[in-house]
Amino acid sequence: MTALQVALLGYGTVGKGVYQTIHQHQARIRKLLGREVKVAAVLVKDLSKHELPDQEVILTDQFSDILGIEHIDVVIDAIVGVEPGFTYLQEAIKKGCHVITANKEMFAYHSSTLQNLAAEHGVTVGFEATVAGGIPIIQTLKKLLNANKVQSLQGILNGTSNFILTKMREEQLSFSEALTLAQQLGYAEADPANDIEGHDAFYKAVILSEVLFGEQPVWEDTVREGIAEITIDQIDYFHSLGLRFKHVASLEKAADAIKCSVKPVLVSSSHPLYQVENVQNAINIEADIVGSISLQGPGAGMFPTASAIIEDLIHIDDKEYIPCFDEELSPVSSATASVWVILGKSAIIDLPDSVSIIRKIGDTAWLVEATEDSISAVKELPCFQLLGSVDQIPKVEKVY
Ligand SMILES: NC(=O)C1=CN([C@@H]2O[C@H](COP(=O)(O)OP(=O)(O)OC[C@H]3O[C@@H](n4cnc5c(N)ncnc54)[C@H](OP(=O)(O)O)[C@@H]3O)[C@@H](O)[C@H]2O)C=CC1
Ligand SMILES: N[C@@H](CC=O)C(=O)O
Repeated sequence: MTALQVALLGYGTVGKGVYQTIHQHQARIRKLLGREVKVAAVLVKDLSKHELPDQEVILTDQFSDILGIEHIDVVIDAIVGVEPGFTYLQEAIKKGCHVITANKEMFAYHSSTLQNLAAEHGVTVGFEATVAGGIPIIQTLKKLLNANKVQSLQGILNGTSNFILTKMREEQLSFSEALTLAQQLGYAEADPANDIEGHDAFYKAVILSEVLFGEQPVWEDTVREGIAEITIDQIDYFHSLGLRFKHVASLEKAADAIKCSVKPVLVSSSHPLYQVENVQNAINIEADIVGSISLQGPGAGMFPTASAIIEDLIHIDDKEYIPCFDEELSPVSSATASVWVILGKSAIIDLPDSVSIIRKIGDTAWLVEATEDSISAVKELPCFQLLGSVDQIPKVEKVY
């Protein structure tokens, strides 16, 4: 049988990981696919930076050279930004190529267009690598949780921000030192503002929302807060109370809309996200038949991302179940109160009636109960949602 011909767009952290994985694991891949996989061409932006290990592979900075190759089965997108990736993948699909992408920003904007176009042309779109690096969350949701309806999801979806928060707490690195290290390790986006301001985690949540609910949250209604404002003093203070900062993305099917947020929260040791450290990502799913499931693994980097792409390659022709999004889910009530930690300097903090104080947990920290709407009225004090049980947090005063 002839080899499966692949064109690779991008030869950075992810592109190199895919290239090397295809070469290093050729025997295993051939066994699974029943044919060899050959990288026929690689597209880059700046030719002068690159040299490929195999001279027969075309290295080009022109996408027209890729389209000009007589037979390409699969185009793998590991470049940056919405364009030109979106245009390139549409061209590839129209030519009859399957496509696989790691480019979550592009896919968050254009997933339906690409998937509809692919269906018209009888090819498929793989996007496992767009969410949570090496964790096989997309294929799990699409192929292994079909009878279940997922009601909500909570996860650490950005490896860089989790890495930074861990290094600041464990090694007392400054924010910028930790970010530089994440960049050196190939975790961060070309523009790291995407990671630290929560855009990257938001794009991933959008992609998950389409898989889970068949639609996206309204982008403008999403709460998106980054981690750049968190100080090492806050990290240390909450650490002394047994709490860790995590940058958490949440999705919920509410009565009238999909609720989506990406924000720093405080997590106590009883919560599954507490021990998710460094570049690890984790996703907790609440589904109606199975209950609660957690998946954890490396959320960024060369080989975890290549792993997701290669798994898509192996499964490129798999049957897909038609999801039944129209079925009623019991909606999560938007009025549910949750627990928050407020940093307040004075002995007694002045809060609106809709926010009830549970107790003081440190010399400047208070535990309160409030809905998202009520807490947003407490503008002048730093406040963070708390995930997990409050039982382990030391009691410094009687119930207020
Ligand atoms: N790094 C990671 O851990 C993960 C990254 N991703 C996603 O994968 C994609 C690639 O990320 P990563 O490998 O880290 O990025 P890099 O910056 O390391 O590499 C990007 C590559 O794309 C090429 N490129 C960029 N723009 C163009 C263009 N307009 N035309 C042709 N080639 C272009 C660059 O070429 P040149 O080298 O010549 O500049 C480079 O080879 C991104 O969309 C990212 O969001 C997804 C999951 C994890
Ligand atoms: N920059 C991203 C890379 C993977 O998606 C991250 O840090 O998670």
